[in-house]
Amino acid sequence: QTGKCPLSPSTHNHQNDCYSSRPASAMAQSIKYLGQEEAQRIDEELFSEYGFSVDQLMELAGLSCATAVTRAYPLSCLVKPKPTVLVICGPGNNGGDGLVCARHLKLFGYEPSILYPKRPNKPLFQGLTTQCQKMEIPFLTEMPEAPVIDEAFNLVIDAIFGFSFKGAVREPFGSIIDVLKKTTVPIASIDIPSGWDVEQGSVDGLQPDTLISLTAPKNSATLFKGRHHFLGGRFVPPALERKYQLNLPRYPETDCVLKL
Ligand SMILES: NC(=O)C1=CN([C@@H]2O[C@H](COP(=O)(O)OP(=O)(O)OC[C@H]3O[C@@H](n4cnc5c(N)ncnc54)[C@H](OP(=O)(O)O)[C@@H]3O)[C@@H](O)[C@H]2O)[C@@H](O)CC1
Ligand SMILES: [K+]
Repeated sequence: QTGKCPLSPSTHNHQNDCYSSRPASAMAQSIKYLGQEEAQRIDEELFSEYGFSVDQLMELAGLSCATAVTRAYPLSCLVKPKPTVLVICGPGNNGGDGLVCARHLKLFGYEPSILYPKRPNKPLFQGLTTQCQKMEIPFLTEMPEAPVIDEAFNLVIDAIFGFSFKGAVREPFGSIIDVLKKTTVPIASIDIPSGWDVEQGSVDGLQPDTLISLTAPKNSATLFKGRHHFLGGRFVPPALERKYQLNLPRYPETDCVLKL
């Protein structure tokens, strides 16, 4: 990349990172971490009581994720000749967030490629897929091996599973996550590191560099050891925030993400 990286090399310790951290407000310390059922209840209430559609919230969630990626891995700091990003999408709404994220990343100047091995037969996901195809984002037909990923991509977006994940990982996602564990490029996980129990995490699971918690972090986020934890999904109505005592930190100005 030709642009100037905002931080000098001596001030950061990772080849692909130059995020200048912005302290979150003091309120962030008391932000609530959610259990699986509570996360699902809030999600459900946003649709049933507050009248949102999935498409609306997914668009905002995916935009938050793409924005967080630009903060943690700015174009000017990428080490590969092309600003390539591998986006791996799962079969539920977390995968939908990944498709939206990929589309926005393309608009932001990145070169995403998508792996989307299990596609739900629903108009929402078909539309999101068409949008990405029309934006000339390539869809890979199979998961590359770890050395190929390390060679070809600057980072991986993990949009495989979110807060509805349960039990042991079923194929083809078990093999995909195993490959991801062997890669050395940074991984940015959307909402939850895929394969982690939503509440308990996973001792031998993925160790992403970035976690983008949507609405509010889930309990397993307390075990996140990467460098960047963002909050995104700035769509929670104040009454809902009060009801669930989320204690969300204030987003700066018009930002759609906040570094926790
Ligand atoms: N309010 C918010 O914050 C908003 C949240 N949003 C996003 O939605 C996400 C939650 O989405 P979600 O409920 O669709 O579920 P998600 O986690 O993507 O996965 C379900 C899929 O995974 C599958 N599956 C499950 N376990 C499995 C296993 N062991 N091994 C293999 N497969 C397994 C399961 O398959 P099934 O068991 O049903 O056959 C199903 O197909 C949330 O994290 C956030 O990213 C935004 O889009 C909008 C606003
Ligand atoms: K994920």
